[in-house]
Amino acid sequence: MVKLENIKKTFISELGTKKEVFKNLNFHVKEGDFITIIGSNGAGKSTLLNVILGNIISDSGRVLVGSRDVTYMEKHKRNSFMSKVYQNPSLGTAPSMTVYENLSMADNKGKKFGLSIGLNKNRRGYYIEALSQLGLGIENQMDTEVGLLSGGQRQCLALIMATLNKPEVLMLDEHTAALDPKTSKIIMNKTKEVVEGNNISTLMITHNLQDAIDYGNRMIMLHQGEIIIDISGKDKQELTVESLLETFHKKEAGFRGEELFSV
Ligand SMILES: Nc1ncnc2c1ncn2[C@@H]1O[C@H](COP(=O)(O)OP(=O)(O)OP(=O)(O)O)[C@@H](O)[C@H]1O
Repeated sequence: MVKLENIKKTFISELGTKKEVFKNLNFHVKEGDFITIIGSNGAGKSTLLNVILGNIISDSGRVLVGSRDVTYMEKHKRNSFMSKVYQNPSLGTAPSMTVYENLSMADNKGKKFGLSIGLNKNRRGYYIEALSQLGLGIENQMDTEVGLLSGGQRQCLALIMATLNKPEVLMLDEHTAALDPKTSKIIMNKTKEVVEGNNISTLMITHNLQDAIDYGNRMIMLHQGEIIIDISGKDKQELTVESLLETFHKKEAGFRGEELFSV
């Protein structure tokens, strides 16, 4: 479904300093995989997602999604089959537009007529139904500007918008990190329901090891641009935070994993 082949990426700062993030990364996401991604700061997690999304072009290597070679595909074309939800609730939604307008815009993504809010009057009931399942009261604020919603409500909306048209690939970059534990749980449960219910191939970055274990069918750990743990199925289900850290210690002797993660 998604294949990264021999990806190399080095960033060069304005001062000329080089940072090699990927030497030769190979990674295969199967259709319907829900993969949680963990790793210390600077391991390359966001860069991995951005290479797939086309926000960052690799120096060499190929990115395939289904039968398409998307390595140099324009972003707007990729956007018709890929979606992302960011950590910051202000990204991914338009603050000066209403909830209804935002949902209409997301619904029309990739369609030729672009932003045509009026065309989605028949979908208003569907949006209200989708929002009411969250139990956050957003369905009663359909005509409220999104900038006036709480961070949690906004993040829920961003998730609904990102999955409204059932993308082939969904990217979640610490999308619950800025939320309180209760709202985070609501969003995680909704994420699981939408992703598994629609068989959407999903990559979710998290610093919460328990979430990384609890959600998804597969988990990878990135370290200095390399996948050092790739675990799925029963082996993943049997993981505990302690056993995960222990495995990490074995892989990276002398590396004090506990200090790098919040649980
Ligand atoms: N545009 C850029 N220019 C220069 N260096 C960059 C750029 N983007 C990322 N880097 C560097 O590449 C490395 C990997 O960054 P990346 O954001 O992918 O890490 P990460 O695993 O997502 O980290 P975090 O958990 O802190 O978000 C870091 O050292 C980062 O400073």
